[in-house]
Amino acid sequence: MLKHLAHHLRASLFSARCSRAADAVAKSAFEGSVSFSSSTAMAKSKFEYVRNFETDDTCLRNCYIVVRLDGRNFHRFAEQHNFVKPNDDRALGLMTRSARSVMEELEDIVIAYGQSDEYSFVFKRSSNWFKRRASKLMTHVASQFSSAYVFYWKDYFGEEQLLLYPPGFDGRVVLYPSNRNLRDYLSWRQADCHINNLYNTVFWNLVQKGGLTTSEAEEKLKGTLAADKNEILFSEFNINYNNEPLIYKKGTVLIWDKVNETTTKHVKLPNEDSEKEVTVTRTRNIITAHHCDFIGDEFWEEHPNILEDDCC
Ligand SMILES: Nc1nc2c(ncn2[C@@H]2O[C@H](COP(=O)(O)OP(=O)(O)OP(=O)(O)O)[C@@H](O)[C@H]2O)c(=O)[nH]1
Ligand SMILES: [Mg+2]
Ligand SMILES: [Mg+2]
Repeated sequence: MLKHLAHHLRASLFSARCSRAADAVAKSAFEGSVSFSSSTAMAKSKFEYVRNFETDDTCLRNCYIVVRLDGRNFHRFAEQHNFVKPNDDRALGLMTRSARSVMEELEDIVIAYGQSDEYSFVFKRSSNWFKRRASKLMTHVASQFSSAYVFYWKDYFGEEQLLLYPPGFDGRVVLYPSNRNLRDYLSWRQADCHINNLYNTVFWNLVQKGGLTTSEAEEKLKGTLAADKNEILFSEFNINYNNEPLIYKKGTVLIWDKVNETTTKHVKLPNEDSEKEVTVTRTRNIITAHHCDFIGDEFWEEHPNILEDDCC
């Protein structure tokens, strides 16, 4: 007992000495700053100079800022969480729910596009959000998306499929200076969705229905063109690829749409006892999901407000 008390006393004395020493260091650091600061920078500490080590990552003006996220090692994540092959509606739904959360919480995203384990977010070219600092934009998108993915997991996977470990998403920022470049970027991602989906659809039909091993299916598909894959699907499995769900073939586009909302209100008029019913129409911005082609012009002609003029 006595030994324990002595130990405790020694520890308290030691911590008191340490905290006095820390105070002294802080005091001298602050005083040090006073000796070389100008009168306007009196409050700055001598450590302030470390700010100068930060690099400028401001995104070039007039460019669209694209942040693309991609799931980290989702091949494994999909296996461990029993995703349906090749397309799991729950997983696709959860990705899009998380992307909606990003658009709702962050400013200036005009369009988002998602497929598989990735989502691209396009900030309007005139955006000045976070002074266009790439790291701020990218990390806000990535962290909002990741936390939403975990937060909404149960809404899509229910209680029976538990989230076994925290998923992560990498992010990158790419700038596109013209509408053509931005459209080509999005077309590239949509073409990627189509190519992968056609391959995966044939591959998993060969394995699950055709009884091939994964390496046999891989071998069979080596060097085949899109027409060959369509033919295998049709002749061997009676599947017309054209009739496959659009969400798998085209991915998901999120955009802002204006909708008119009409509500009925009861108002009491001055100098009158009775209430009157009035209809109030308000315009609201909502996020809508589309599973359509946007490689052609039609989508862009139908939604002329997404892109801003090139001449700026
Ligand atoms: N079964 C199934 N798997 C999916 C689905 N969506 C995505 N995946 C898996 O996620 C992978 C995504 O591919 P990548 O992003 O290229 O690869 P990754 O394994 O995530 O690796 P890194 O991105 O490099 O970390 C696919 O290859 C699939 O294995 C789905 O709906 N169903
Ligand atoms: Mg990935
Ligand atoms: Mg991917």
